[in-house]
Amino acid sequence: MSVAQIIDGKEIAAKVRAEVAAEVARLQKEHGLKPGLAVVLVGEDPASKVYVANKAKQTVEVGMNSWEHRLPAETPEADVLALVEKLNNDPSCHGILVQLPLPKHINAEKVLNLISPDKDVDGFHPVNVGRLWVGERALVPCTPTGSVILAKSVLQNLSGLNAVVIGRSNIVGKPVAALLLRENCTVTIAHSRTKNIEDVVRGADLVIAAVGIPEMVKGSWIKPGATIIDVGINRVPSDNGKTKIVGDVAYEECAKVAGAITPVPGGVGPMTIACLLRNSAQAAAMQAGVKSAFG
Ligand SMILES: Nc1nc2c(c(=O)[nH]1)N[C@@H](CN(C=O)c1ccc(C(=O)N[C@@H](CCC(=O)O)C(=O)O)cc1)CN2
Repeated sequence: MSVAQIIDGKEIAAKVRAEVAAEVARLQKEHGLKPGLAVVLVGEDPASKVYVANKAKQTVEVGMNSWEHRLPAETPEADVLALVEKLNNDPSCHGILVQLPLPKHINAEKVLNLISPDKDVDGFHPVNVGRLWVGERALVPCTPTGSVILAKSVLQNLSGLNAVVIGRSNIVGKPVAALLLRENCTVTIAHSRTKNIEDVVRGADLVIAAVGIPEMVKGSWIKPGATIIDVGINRVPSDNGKTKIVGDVAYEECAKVAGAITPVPGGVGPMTIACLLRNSAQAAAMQAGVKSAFG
């Protein structure tokens, strides 16, 4: 019985952060430019609070300016929009991230679409979505970028591979499909209406699972030797009465068939913040009109 190589997202994220730190030092030395990232959190979602705190800490660690805007859950939509507008007009702030999910009374699309495309370090603005699909220089969503970096860490060249993306969200499924197409993969997007999804996945050399259903992808769906990137972060009850985090992939059984697999936690998750820092350095360089190490 073969056992898959485990793709260590923590280790690879640390390498990306080191590259960002080097790029930030270069921008400062050669152009007197210090990139800055503002993160906006509305409400008290416990997981979001941890993610935002980690973002701020890691932003400072790579040498960038960091601003945290924590607003109460009942903040009116107009106040959030006014804050985004203020950050759009602040030249020292090169990246703006509004943490999701937002409270229900706030229209997330309206808020995200107000962020200046050049400061949209999440890559969610329709202008960046369009730029990605037509192959122009864009700010690209962080989790998809991180997923492709992890796939390339074991496969090097993705050209010609059959890639199956499970999930069609705007945040992961669609952008990761665009990135894989750019890498010359043959890309299939499978979703809740896909017929015989097991057979579709069985044809994949590379599986990206981003569906949000705990352990949906089974070992019998996997082509022997395939690479699996598990984007899911699902909290489920554990035996000790608490909760634990599992991915969209049934890890133990898939690891017996796959060639390489990301764990959850410790796979794609850490790459999300590392790629956010990368995008922030890229945004600063783009706004200053100077060369960027990251596209
Ligand atoms: N504006 C955005 N909001 C959200 C995004 C995003 O990319 N932009 N993604 C997620 C949350 N997120 C970052 O914001 C994020 C999620 C998970 C991790 C991570 O490192 N996960 C760990 C496990 C953490 C845990 O124990 O809870 C792992 O997988 O190892 C980092 C960032 C939704 N909102």
